Amino acid sequence: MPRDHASSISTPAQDPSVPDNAIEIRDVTKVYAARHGQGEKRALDGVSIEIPRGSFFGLLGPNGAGKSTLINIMAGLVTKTSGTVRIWGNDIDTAERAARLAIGVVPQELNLDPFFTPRELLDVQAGLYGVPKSERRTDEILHLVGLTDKAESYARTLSGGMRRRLLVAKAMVHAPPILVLDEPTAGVDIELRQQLWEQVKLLNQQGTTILLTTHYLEEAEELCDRIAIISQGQVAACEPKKTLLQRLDNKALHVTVRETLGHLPPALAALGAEIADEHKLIVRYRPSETVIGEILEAIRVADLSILDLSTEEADLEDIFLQLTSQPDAAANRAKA
Ligand SMILES: Nc1ncnc2c1ncn2[C@@H]1O[C@H](COP(=O)(O)OP(=O)(O)OP(=O)(O)O)[C@@H](O)[C@H]1O
Repeated sequence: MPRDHASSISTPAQDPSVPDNAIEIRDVTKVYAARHGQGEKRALDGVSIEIPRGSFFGLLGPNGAGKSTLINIMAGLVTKTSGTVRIWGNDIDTAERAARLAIGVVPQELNLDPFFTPRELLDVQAGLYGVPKSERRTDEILHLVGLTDKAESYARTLSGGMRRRLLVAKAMVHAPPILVLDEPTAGVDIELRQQLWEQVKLLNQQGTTILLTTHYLEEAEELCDRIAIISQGQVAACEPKKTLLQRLDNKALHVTVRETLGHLPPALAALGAEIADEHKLIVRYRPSETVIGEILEAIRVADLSILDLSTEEADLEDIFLQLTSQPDAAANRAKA
């Protein structure tokens, strides 16, 4: 099986058995049994997500939204209550082994045996997945994650960032076509985060489908081409990042003027402008309804001279807050 996956990574388009969707999640529900005096918990409630092959997919949501539950179901670590999950075309209920071989999970915790070297750790992992010695790509993987120099050092001597990269390497030994990264950069400093992302981007460019959960929205915005936002166990949005960013039809025009702004000229008030300080106006507008020329014309009519001008667009954080801060996630789903 790992052999098939390795070849499919390099030439997916030529293999008719390669699915269009790397992962298909249909109507998945997870209800945790009651424990410690607490009632049962519906962690996932009818979740359906398709992750196209080759995508760099972001799974976002506030704490407790159900992200880890979903990832653990895919990885075979948590049993779903209902619904279906197919990993690389393999149903996790009826083709469990094939499904597991198709996915590599980089866990949140830095759980590495401190007295093993990276090379030993990768060998043990390859053994667990039954990868024959002749097919092991230990050196190639160590190189890919930038740990060739540290191949023989004990894991306990590695920095936090190197350990993270070693976990990525561990998840790759059986050459899975799908790599899942669960909060991989939590607590990792910016420079090391960048290094890790360079490696993961490269893997994606080479054909590996990446599923990432992260709390860093700017990371998801920079890296992911598709994004799902889950909130209270339901999908609040699932679409290409571009579409998601366009969803907020909001822009703000910041204008600095030479004159001192005592009151708001009527033409600008009609456009919803606000005075930010005595020389600055902010006009929030919907690009689908108002063209920027109308605002500039209103400024001209008001006899104001523009010294500086900038626009601000909605980013993922705005959308995320909008979709997850409302109490009823179903209302958001209806909008999606
Ligand atoms: N074993 C369990 N038993 C009962 N409830 C659980 C269990 N595991 C998770 N939950 C609950 O299910 C909900 C979803 O948890 P989950 O860990 O999947 O969320 P998450 O989105 O991954 O959050 P975080 O970002 O904090 O990791 C939470 O309310 C959590 O308390």
